[in-house]
Amino acid sequence: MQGAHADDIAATSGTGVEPKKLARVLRMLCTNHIFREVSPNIFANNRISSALDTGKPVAQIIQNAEMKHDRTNGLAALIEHCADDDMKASAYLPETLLSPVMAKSEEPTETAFNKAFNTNLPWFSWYELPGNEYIMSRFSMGMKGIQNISPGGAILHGFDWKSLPEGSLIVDVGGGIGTHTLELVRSFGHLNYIVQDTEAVVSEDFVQFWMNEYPDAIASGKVKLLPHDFLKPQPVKAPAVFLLRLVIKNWSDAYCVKILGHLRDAAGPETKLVLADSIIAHACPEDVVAESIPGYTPPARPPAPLLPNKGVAAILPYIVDMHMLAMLNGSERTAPEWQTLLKASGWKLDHVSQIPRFGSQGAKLIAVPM
Ligand SMILES: C[S@@+](CC[C@H](N)C(=O)[O-])C[C@H]1O[C@@H](n2cnc3c(N)ncnc32)[C@H](O)[C@@H]1O
Repeated sequence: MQGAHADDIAATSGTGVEPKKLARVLRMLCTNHIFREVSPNIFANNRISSALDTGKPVAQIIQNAEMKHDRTNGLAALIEHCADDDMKASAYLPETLLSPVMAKSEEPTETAFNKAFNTNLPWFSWYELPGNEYIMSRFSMGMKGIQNISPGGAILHGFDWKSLPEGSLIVDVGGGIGTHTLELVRSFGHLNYIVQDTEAVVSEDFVQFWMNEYPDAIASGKVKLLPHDFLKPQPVKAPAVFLLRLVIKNWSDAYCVKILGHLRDAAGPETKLVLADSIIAHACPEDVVAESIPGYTPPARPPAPLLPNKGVAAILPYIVDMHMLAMLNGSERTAPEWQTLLKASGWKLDHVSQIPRFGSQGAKLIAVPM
């Protein structure tokens, strides 16, 4: 690979970046094996830097910057989102954690994000402000990027969907546009589904997604789309399953008790609560916990001096935990923390299912009404 001189990269980028400063940034990245400096001030892509590539010609991106991540695999969007919104917010964590006003807050409006972006709005509402269209669509594409780098099919395993009787109702609470319900309905067509999310999400795009992917599911009534704010009482009563995937981690304990409490109020005696979410381990041995939660197995302990939770080899949920803290006052949770939270919401943690090949994305917590 020939590479290009920093002067030329700067000139064609259309950004106005000063070439010598750009070369220094690229050199720092090269020093981390992201790009290669093939000869002085001449830089080339390598396998790692290629993840930053949208696959679009530079001229196209300059001409239509708003659409930079449209129809990509979402990986560049994810990296850009993390390096931008996330890192800016994270820089304000010390001031937030030590602030007399915010230190003990559980509100999604009193976070490092709120300090960094000088707003009183929760993170997702702030995205909806005029002028934030690019970063909002970048975030959505970034979520697609996460899906693309995660092993597929995790939602199908860890709960016995197959054995539910014909016509049983699954409610995907905070289900986004329903990508995981789509996976479920394709594999378990004997069940009925409702996908719930906010009015903003359950929009025309949402309907279009289903019309593109599986029009019969909507036409036959097998899948219904229902706007619903899960901080309000749940309108669907006594379904077979309330499913929440990657929802609870967005919220502080006080809000989770409210969300899960509404589901408990709407549950029937046979309703199961299925939480598809991460379970983080302590950085020390956890033998006592393992005995008290059916199905929970702490990570297989690697030999010392490696850490019992596998350290950086299993770092992703710990990074997400910091992200949740900075952006939303949300939290990843350990197995005992899950147990306590469910109990406080009127649910009993029945068992945990972990499937190692899906990593931190593969855990499910199955709870029943107390
Ligand atoms: C991290 S996403 C998870 C989406 C989906 N379950 C998945 O796994 O792809 C959290 C979802 O919660 C939804 N949400 C946030 N606040 C909500 C509320 N008050 N009522 C209903 N949905 C809400 C968001 O719109 C978003 O789709």
